[in-house]
Amino acid sequence: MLELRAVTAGYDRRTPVLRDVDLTVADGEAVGLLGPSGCGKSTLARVAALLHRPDAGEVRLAGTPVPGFRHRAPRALRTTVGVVFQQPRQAADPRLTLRDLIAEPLRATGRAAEVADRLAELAPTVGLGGDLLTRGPHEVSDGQLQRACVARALVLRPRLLICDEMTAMLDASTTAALVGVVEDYRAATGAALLAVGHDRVLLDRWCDRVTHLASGSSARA
Ligand SMILES: Nc1ncnc2c1ncn2[C@@H]1O[C@H](COP(=O)(O)OP(=O)(O)OP(=O)(O)O)[C@@H](O)[C@H]1O
Repeated sequence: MLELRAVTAGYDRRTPVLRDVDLTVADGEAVGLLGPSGCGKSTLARVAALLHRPDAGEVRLAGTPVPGFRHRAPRALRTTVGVVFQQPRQAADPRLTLRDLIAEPLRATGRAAEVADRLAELAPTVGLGGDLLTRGPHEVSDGQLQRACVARALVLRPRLLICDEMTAMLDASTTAALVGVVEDYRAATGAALLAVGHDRVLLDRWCDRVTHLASGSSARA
């Protein structure tokens, strides 16, 4: 489903964060990614989500070599991946209601006709009831906003879900609820998962295997 081969990436070509990293996530597989703070886990997640262009190496998604990143990534590949970040407030456009935040990927891909049905399905799945969908990000808690971000990541039914420390800011009950949402989605669709985190116990429970990204060095996973 996802293959990174000899990927070098960072923010300054002279001192890359990732050097010559290989990572494979098979179809339907759940892979956990652990590593010390600052070693580049989020950078790797952003490369895998086609949001950060590596300086060298190859990324293949669903068997296709990725020809470009960010706005240069082909739509068909972009819609294959759903991503949830650690900080929902940084990820969410503060001008949108939660409803529009979740629906935006459908509208952006010409599928606005599906918005009502998908929202009716996803809102209860992630536990967003009452008037929460009509509120803006500043009118809900971090946990409620992260629930909306998970619904947004699932709205296009991705074949690969990337969760970058999705539960780091959440309490135990919201963590359990959102991990359950992802597990149910994978059970129903066979989607693959790349879960980045610090919590070995959670990743061991959640994933088929857990791999380490070493600080400042190459990784093979
Ligand atoms: N936008 C950016 N511009 C410049 N440097 C960055 C940027 N984002 C991250 N970095 C740097 O790249 C390195 C790796 O950061 P990254 O967030 O990928 O690590 P991480 O393993 O996910 O860390 P953590 O576990 O603390 O979230 C760090 O030294 C960080 O300071």
